[in-house]
Amino acid sequence: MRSVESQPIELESLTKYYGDVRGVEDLTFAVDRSEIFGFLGPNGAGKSTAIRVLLGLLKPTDGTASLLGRDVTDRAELRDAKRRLGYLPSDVTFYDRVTGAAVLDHFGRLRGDERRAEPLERFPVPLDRTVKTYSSGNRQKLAIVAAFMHEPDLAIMDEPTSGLDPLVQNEFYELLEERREAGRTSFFSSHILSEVRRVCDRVGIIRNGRLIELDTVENILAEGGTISTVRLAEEPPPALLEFPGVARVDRRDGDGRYRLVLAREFDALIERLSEYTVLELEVREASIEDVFMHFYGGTDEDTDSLASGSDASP
Ligand SMILES: Nc1ncnc2c1ncn2[C@@H]1O[C@H](COP(=O)(O)OP(=O)(O)OP(=O)(O)O)[C@@H](O)[C@H]1O
Repeated sequence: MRSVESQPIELESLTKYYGDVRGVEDLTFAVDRSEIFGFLGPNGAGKSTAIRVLLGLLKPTDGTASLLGRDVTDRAELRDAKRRLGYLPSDVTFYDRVTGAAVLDHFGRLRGDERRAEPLERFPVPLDRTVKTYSSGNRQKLAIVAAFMHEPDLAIMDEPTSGLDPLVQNEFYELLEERREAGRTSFFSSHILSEVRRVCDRVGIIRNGRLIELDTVENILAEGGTISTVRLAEEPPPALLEFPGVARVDRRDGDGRYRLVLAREFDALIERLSEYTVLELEVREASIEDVFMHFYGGTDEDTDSLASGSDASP
């Protein structure tokens, strides 16, 4: 067992192979106390694998993983950590034939804690009906109540808002923000970039099992620059619109507009555009989708060069 200063989640060179199939490879990062940490990556990137290793459900092939300072491969330490852990799986399955109340009784007994009134007020479910009759949203809400009713120091969640309506999603984000205020840590995987933008302090992005980005949402967005969309009477080849400060230029198929990703240096843009007849011009901040698509698209070679570079930022 490590010292009390250990971070709530620590992964060191974590590698997990399923036979020859790579789950995650050489994953090293740590999540700070009271942080809301988003774990992102395309389908099959290895998010669930990392989460399942953290929960002790899979044995690492190599490297180490700890929760709340406890080694997850040591049964006694893992049991100890789990008392202060809330877990929300991606595929919520309960015994269907019991009522919601019975499910919460079960989890309450497991953790020796029954503080369910407050979470149930926020995420109400029909407690006296059997879980079989629940909608998928109600199942998810029941899972949230079960995961949070013992006010865990650390919550690990696999796509926690899937199936929730927007109001309930909002309630969930507020719960995470209150947990941060109280010094509790939240770690979750997500494909929903708007929620990452709204609640996450930092994100880690994995692809092909490797970490390719680790930074604050603010920094990642700041590096994303601005997006200019422009329509020109002359329709020049996109390469003619490139100048220092432009990260990329694309010409859209449908309407012939050009899309430029550029740093916030508008004089150069205006100078270049002055050579043409500008029919339309829009300049906006890069959205989180603009910025993050960079990490999702492209080829595996792109990813490998990103991962091996000294600076993995875009
Ligand atoms: N039980 C398993 N046996 C063999 N290969 C597996 C197993 N589970 C996952 N994999 C493989 O490991 C890799 C990582 O999968 P993982 O489910 O961890 O990705 P993910 O990031 O959670 O994806 P998603 O966003 O689709 O949930 C994939 O290539 C997947 O096919």
